[in-house]
Amino acid sequence: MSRGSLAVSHLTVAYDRQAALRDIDGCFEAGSMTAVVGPNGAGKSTLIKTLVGILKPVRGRVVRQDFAARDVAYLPQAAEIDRSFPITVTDLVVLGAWRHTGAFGRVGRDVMARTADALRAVGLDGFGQRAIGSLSAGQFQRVLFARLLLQDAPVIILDEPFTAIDTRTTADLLALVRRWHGEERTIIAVLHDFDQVRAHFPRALLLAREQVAWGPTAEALSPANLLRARAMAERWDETPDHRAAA
Ligand SMILES: Nc1ncnc2c1ncn2[C@@H]1O[C@H](COP(=O)(O)OP(=O)(O)OP(=O)(O)O)[C@@H](O)[C@H]1O
Repeated sequence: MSRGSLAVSHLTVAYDRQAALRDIDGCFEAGSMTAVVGPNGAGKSTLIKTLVGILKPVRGRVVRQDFAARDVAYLPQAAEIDRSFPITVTDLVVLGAWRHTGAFGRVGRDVMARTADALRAVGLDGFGQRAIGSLSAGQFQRVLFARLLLQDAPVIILDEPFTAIDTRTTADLLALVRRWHGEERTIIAVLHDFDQVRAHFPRALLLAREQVAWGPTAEALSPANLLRARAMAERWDETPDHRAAA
């Protein structure tokens, strides 16, 4: 596959003219697998939302190479997803196929078969008719990964996919992410667990409102870089509105 690089050029993103992220510059190469890490409030979700087009930069830009906006599969943070919507597991997973079926297209036998395969792949065989509101947090995350499988996108962007998820589910879903990497999809994931990042993610982008480091994980997450990121975060904590004017 190996298509779908995302170049980020001198990107500055602000809320109410306060910069949350300043001058980020680099490239998520096609087929690369990158963890986005940094202290709380470092701008990780802000970057992700800008990459997927939810936020517009005040300076700089994101350049998609060899793929369209609809070729991106995006998993938001769990807290941003409304689970009270009364639909079944199957209905939610089928939505992943909208690129192929169209928003109001008929769901054919092929999509139903792929949905069943996807549910099996995430360990939820037999859950198709359950209401999404009745699932545990881990089961719901498995459903969202099944939907990503249906999306079959060259670029996959995950915001804290394993936060508040049990160890077993994390291991299963991480195996899927590694499989996608093996299929040369471009993977970008916000993560908090440094051991997990070091073990599984070849590249890392360390943020602290600015770009502290971006490169091979061992170098990007060197003790010196982590200290620098922490020191930058401590400076924000000392002042109530620490964000600089954009
Ligand atoms: N909708 C918003 N309006 C105003 N400020 C915001 C908004 N969303 C985020 N911010 C601010 O932008 C900064 C970066 O937030 P962001 O959520 O991107 O950080 P993060 O690194 O993802 O944090 P965490 O690890 O806690 O999820 C923070 O100061 C945050 O308070």
